[in-house]
Amino acid sequence: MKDMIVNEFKEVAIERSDYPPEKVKQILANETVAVLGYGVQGRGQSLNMRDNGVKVIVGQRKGGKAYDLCLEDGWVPGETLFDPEEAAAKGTVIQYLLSDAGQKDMWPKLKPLLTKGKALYFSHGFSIVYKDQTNVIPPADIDVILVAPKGSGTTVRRLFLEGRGINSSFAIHQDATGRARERCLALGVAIGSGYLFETTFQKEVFSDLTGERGVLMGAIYGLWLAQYEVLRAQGHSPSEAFNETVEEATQSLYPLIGERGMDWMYANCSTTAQRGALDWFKKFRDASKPVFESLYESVKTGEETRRTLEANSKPDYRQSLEKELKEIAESEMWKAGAVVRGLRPERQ
Ligand SMILES: NC(=O)c1ccc[n+]([C@@H]2O[C@H](COP(=O)([O-])OP(=O)(O)OC[C@H]3O[C@@H](n4cnc5c(N)ncnc54)[C@H](O)[C@@H]3O)[C@@H](O)[C@H]2O)c1
Ligand SMILES: CC(C)(O)[C@@H](O)C(=O)O
Ligand SMILES: [Mg+2]
Ligand SMILES: [Mg+2]
Repeated sequence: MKDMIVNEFKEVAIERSDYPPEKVKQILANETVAVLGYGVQGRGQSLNMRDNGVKVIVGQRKGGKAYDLCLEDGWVPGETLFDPEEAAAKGTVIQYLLSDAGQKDMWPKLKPLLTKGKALYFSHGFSIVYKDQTNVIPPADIDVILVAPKGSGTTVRRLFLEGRGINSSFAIHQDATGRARERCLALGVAIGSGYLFETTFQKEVFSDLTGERGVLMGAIYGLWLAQYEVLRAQGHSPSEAFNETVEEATQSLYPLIGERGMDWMYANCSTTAQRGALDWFKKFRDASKPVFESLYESVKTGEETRRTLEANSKPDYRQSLEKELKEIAESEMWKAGAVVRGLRPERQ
């Protein structure tokens, strides 16, 4: 455990060293962890737990790419791979890692399988917090816990394989057994977290939905696109516009921020760049702050949830998402990206 003190704000981080392998094994000794859903998170978390010696089974519908991937990854039908309901019946910990819309859909079938003393585990506060829209209200005699990796499931797996760890938040919504906290933290370490910080289901989902719609995904692409379009309109070539917008960010400057912070990245650029960036960041902050405020409001009122559930419950939701992603891939900016990435010496 380590104190995290920022100004007067004190938090405590749970570290991997607080839950060494023997302790994790002992806490989870009598558990069968059923991971429902083999999407990006289900895959990363289940493989890491299996490698950590936890008794894991996977619940994934037959047919489709996710099921094929289960087979490729060595999950054995009838032994470690089952239909979601069968897995839920066998598990003592149910990791509910279907898509958020899928969780609402399956809930009436899952609820009767959540018998006394089991633990229901989420990686998102979504289903519980927006219960008015999802109807996910667990029985009172089970534990309800959350471990939410702060990154893609692909990274959860990659960092684990490199001996590193993702940072995750954790929360206890319901402690029926008196063991909810130790179950939660042992699972948090077993799925590959490097450290865990405590939150609530509501704080997790409000910050998560804001972050991904905002700076992590939506805002960054909007900002990049705006600059790319201005550079192109002013006669710069696609590769110049792409390099000055994306390639330099991801390949040179963002790793420096990750290493030692924004000031360190600035300090490694010219004084000309520093002067200009220090003058302009405030203009960008002031222009975008109202957009972030309206985004947070849309999360808080449940509008983002309404939109997600409506869109992602349609039978053809995946095809629609794939179509929109394809439009991005085929836009000039990302065609330029493919060409530029192909020129990296290590890719030749
Ligand atoms: N993707 C990430 O890296 C990430 C990161 C942090 C948290 N999360 C959270 O983890 C959970 C899982 O996310 P994901 O991105 O891995 O999920 P996903 O969207 O990839 O879907 C996971 C699985 O759900 C199944 N599924 C979808 N609808 C279903 C239905 N109606 N019935 C049965 N199965 C259904 C799919 O077959 C798929 O295997 C979500 O709560 C998400 O918010 C995801
Ligand atoms: C990986 C993210 C964006 O952090 C996650 O929140 C998700 O929903 O996929
Ligand atoms: Mg999210
Ligand atoms: Mg997230």
